[in-house]
Amino acid sequence: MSDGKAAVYLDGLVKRRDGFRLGPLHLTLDQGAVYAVIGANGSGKSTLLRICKNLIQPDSGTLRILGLSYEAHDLEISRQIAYVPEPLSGCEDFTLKELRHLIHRWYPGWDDRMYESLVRSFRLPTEKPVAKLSQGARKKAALTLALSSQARLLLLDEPANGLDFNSKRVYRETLASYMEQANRTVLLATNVVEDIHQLADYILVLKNGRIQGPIEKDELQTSWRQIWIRNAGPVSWDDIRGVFDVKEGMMIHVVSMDAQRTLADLERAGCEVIDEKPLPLEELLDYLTKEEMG
Ligand SMILES: Nc1ncnc2c1ncn2[C@@H]1O[C@H](COP(=O)(O)OP(=O)(O)OP(=O)(O)O)[C@@H](O)[C@H]1O
Repeated sequence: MSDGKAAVYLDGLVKRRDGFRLGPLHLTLDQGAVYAVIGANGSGKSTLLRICKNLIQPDSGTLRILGLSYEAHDLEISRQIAYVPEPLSGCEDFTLKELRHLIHRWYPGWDDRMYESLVRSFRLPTEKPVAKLSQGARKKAALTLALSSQARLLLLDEPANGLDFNSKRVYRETLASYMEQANRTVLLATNVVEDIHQLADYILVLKNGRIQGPIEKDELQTSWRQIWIRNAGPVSWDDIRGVFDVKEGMMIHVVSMDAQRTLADLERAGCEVIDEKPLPLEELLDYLTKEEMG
């Protein structure tokens, strides 16, 4: 597998934490897209982001960020990455103004206009120590610093958590405009449907320590459909391709991961299709993070 200049490249990466094993992961994230990492609590989303930021080291495998390895290019990578985890822990004694002063020289593309604009839009106090800010304000301060850095790779861990409605809108609009510039990449760990709906180009599913994807979000919404059928006799579900879930009642409700194939097979099996529709994104994401049938 070649990494070229992938934003993130993982090959055979494994990390064990107590009883949990993440990997082996094989993953190439091209530059220029937003990747949403979804998965149940404890599925390893934060662990994956922390590995990408070199805060924890994998037990084995290869990791490259923008074509570079941490072993040889630690500083260079750090100037290209911004990471928003738990908001500003370790920075409690500093004000936002002081943090800006410490950070802005670090990033070659630092954008002061964006910093000023976000401080205004988020109504952030710049002269109060972080310790005295509310949780939401800390999150907004961390996002302000990350987005103003104009880093080429943003690692955002549950960025919308704790933000009020207005701040969520500001953060999503700013992230969308950040993505308008060439070769920007975002790896976004989230379980917020609206974030995925508005921001994600691709979805990565973490399940049982393994990763599925990247799956194009639009393609996913086309291929996954719910179908209602009436049938003349018993259906052998093993012969129907793409079926993810079946609920039998007055009508049979089928959730398909591959609607085209499922519909063709249902027709061949003599089933009458009453209706078919896309799945609401929230339901689709719920199915994606669940175990499959059989
Ligand atoms: N510091 C740690 N030491 C040991 N194990 C850890 C540590 N942090 C997390 N883990 C374990 O690693 C696994 C993955 O946790 P992680 O926080 O990456 O999941 P997550 O998908 O981000 O979860 P959530 O949605 O709840 O934030 C879990 O089994 C967790 O208990």
